[in-house]
Parts: sequence; C-alpha cells; structure tokens
Amino acid sequence: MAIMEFPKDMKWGAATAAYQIEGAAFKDGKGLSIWDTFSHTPGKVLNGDNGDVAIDSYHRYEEDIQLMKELGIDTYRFSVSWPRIFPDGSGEINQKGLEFYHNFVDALLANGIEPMCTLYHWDLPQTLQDTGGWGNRETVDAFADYAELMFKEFNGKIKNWITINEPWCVSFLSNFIGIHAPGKQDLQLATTISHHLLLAHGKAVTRFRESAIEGGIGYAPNVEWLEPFSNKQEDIDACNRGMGFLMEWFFDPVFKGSYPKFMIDWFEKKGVTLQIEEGDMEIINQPIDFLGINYYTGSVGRYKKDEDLFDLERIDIGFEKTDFDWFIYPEGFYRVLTKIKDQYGAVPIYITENGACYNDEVENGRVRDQRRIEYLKQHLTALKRSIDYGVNIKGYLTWSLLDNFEWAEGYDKRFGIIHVDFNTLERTKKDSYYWYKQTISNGWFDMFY
Ligand SMILES: N=NNCCOCCOc1ccc(-c2cn(C[C@@H]3NC[C@@H](O)[C@H]3O)nn2)cc1
Repeated sequence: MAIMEFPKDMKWGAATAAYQIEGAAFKDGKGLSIWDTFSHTPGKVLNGDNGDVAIDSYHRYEEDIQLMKELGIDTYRFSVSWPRIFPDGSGEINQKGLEFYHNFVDALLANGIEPMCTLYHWDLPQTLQDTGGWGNRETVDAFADYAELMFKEFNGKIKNWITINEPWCVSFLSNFIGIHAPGKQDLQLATTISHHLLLAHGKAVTRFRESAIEGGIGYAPNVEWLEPFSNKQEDIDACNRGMGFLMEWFFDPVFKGSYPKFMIDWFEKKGVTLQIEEGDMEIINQPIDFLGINYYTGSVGRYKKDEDLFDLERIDIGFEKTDFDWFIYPEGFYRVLTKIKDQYGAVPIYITENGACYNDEVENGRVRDQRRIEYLKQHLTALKRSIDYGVNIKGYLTWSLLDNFEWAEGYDKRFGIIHVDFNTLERTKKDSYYWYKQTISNGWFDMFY
C-alpha cells in the first residue's frame, strides 16, 4: 500500500471549453468566432476538422451532466462562447445564448455541481478580429463589457470566474508561433496582445469588484517546467527564459505590478517593445481570489544559440511521452507549483487543467486507458507533495471530462476520461473515469493499485 491522501476540503472536478465540445456553431443566433474561421481555413487543422458539431454538448449537456454526477465531481469548469452572447462581440445581446447558459448552469446546480466559468477560452468573435482582435485595445473594453454582463446575469449562480484561459496560448502560440487561431506570426503583435490580455483580465476584475458580485475571480495561465541540463549558467538562464515566457511574463504584472526585467531586456534585444499606458499596470495588479494553473508537461533544457526565441533547446533524455508526443514529467509539476509559492506566496490555487492525451479506443464496450490512470497517479502524487510543501491547493480539475476538439490537432488527440465516438457521438466511460470516481469518493488512492 502507498496511500496518497488529499485534504478533505479539496475540490475535485473536470474541465472543458465551449468551442471544443458545444458544436451548434451557427445555431440560435451565435456569431462566428475566430476558431470557426480558422478551422474552415484549409491546412490549419489536422484532417480539416472543425467545431461545427464537435461532440454536440449544446444539445447533449443533460446527458453529460448525469455522467458528471455519477463521477462525483464537486465542480465543473466550462467556458462561455463570447459570440453566442454578443454575436458581433459587443452591442446587441443574443438572448438565446444567455438562455442556453442559464439552462446549463441551472442543470449543474440542480445536480449538486458547482459551475466554474471561463469567460475567454480562445473563441474571439470574428467581428472583433476583423478590427484587429486582441491587438486592438478596443477589444479589451469589449471583453470588460462582456464580462460585466455575464457577472450580473449569473450573479449568485456562478461563484468561480476565470477571465482568460492560457494567455500564453492566446498571445504567443496564436500570434507568434501561429499554430492556433488567428494564426499570425508577429512577435511584436503577440507581445502587444499579451499586455492587452492582462489588461482585459484586470478590467474584468475591476468590473467584478465594482458590481459586488458574489464569489471569486482569477485567471488560468499555462506553465511548463524546464530543468537545466547542467549547472552551467547558460543552461540555467536559457531555462529561466523559457519558463519566464509562460510564468513570470504573465504572473509578475498581476502579482508584482511590473513585467520581469530579464524578459523585457530579452524582448528588446529581439526588437520588441511594450506600449504600456498610464494606469495599465495598476489595473492589472489587482488582488485575485485564486490562480488557475494548467500543467501538462516539462522537459530538460539547455543553451543553444538561435535554437528558438530564447536560445533554448529542449532535449530528450528518455522521458516517456503521451500520444501528443509530450514528455511525462510529474516532478516538473511539483517544481513549478513550489516555485509559484516561493515567488508569489500562498495564493489559493486550483489546478484548472491537468491530463494526458492517449488515443485508446473502445474494445468490447471498454476503454483500457491504464496509461492515463498512471499519468493521473503520478501527477496527483506530485500535487500531494506540493500540498505538503505548503502550496495552497484548493482544487484539482482534470483535462478533460470528454474527448473533444483539440484545436489544431482536431479530433486526433483524445484527453477525455470519457471516450466519444466522433461519428455517433456515443459516450463511453473509460477505465480512468472509474479510477477517478473512486479516488474522488475516497479522497485518496493507492499508488500501487
Ligand atoms: N513553450 N514553447 N513551445 C515551443 C513551441 O511549441 C509548439 C506547440 O506548442 C503548444 C503549446 C501548448 C499547447 C497546449 C495544448 N493544450 C491543451 C489545451 N489547453 C487548454 C484546453 O483547451 C486544452 O485543449 N495546452 N497547451 C499546444 C501546443
């Protein structure tokens, strides 16, 4: 026996996002999002997949909620499709969109499941993109107006709000690396967007506080761990830059009120500057009620001139990989969480995403995804160690409840603890679903069983 036991008050949950599960992409007054446009652009998404139908959760959410209820989760993280509420990004409200989310949230509450709502999970209204998207400061105010409407509309029903999911993916993955919507490759634009996203987060927090909304608010950055290959300063510095790209760049403005100088200096060497206006940093640097952390992977890194933006090479030292070809690195989970505590204090943390891509299929009515169970065991063990270190963990939500549209990878990459047949849309509980259900029920698991 090697029992891993968790605090009795720790919340257990699962997460999804609107564009990845809802479908009904053109139904009931919803406007186009940048992912509708991107997924219909040839060559952008593997196999030409799109979210037109996805896994049809728009019509099947009652079935999905019964699966959540049987699972025994305390909380369910979902996102709202901004263009389902404001088809043009601002202005006229789509009442059918509000009605859908009211019916959905009411069904969660009726089944004893606490909603955790992400306001922005990548599906920007296309009309806003047409005027510059997040590169245009006007989008920041459109987001604050959308957020305020949602706060007031769902006040008392939704008590945990997340402003922006993975701002690194929204800014740099989508506007510098370019593999996500809108698929730009412009470092200056991406850096400007990163600032506008933090400003949008801050303005939403301001509206939340001014409207005296019940509950708490935070944001959900994604982080990775980079272990220096040697104790050579150049390797250590390269890894710190690679981690600073996701962590300090998006954490320091919120928790310390300024961007990290070592990253500012590096970006300036690359010809990139930040246009920060008077008052911006004060808006961004507001207290939040919790921090969402999304962790999947890490790697070993070392200095290699011009390998990437940060002269950083990620090296393969033989870690096992998931079916997404990501290294499995649970020690990195512990290291990144303890680093956050050491650098930013005991801010309440929800693990808002952690999980693995394994493409196991249904065989004789069963999905034997033992590799996913092992991934969860290893990462929950690392989480337990971080709790013992003093990290203020309030909850753990696995990504994802259901197999879904994995962005540029389409339906080729499965993260769910519930299998979805993407043709029939039939749901099948995987072995990991039953394991997670037992773990939630016990509040512990045995590493060796
Ligand atoms: N850091 N530098 N990278 C160097 C270059 O990387 C190229 C590829 O990059 C990435 C990085 C990160 C991701 C990613 C995907 N998910 C899973 C989703 N999370 C939110 C939820 O919707 C899940 O579907 N999380 N992260 C994909 C690709």
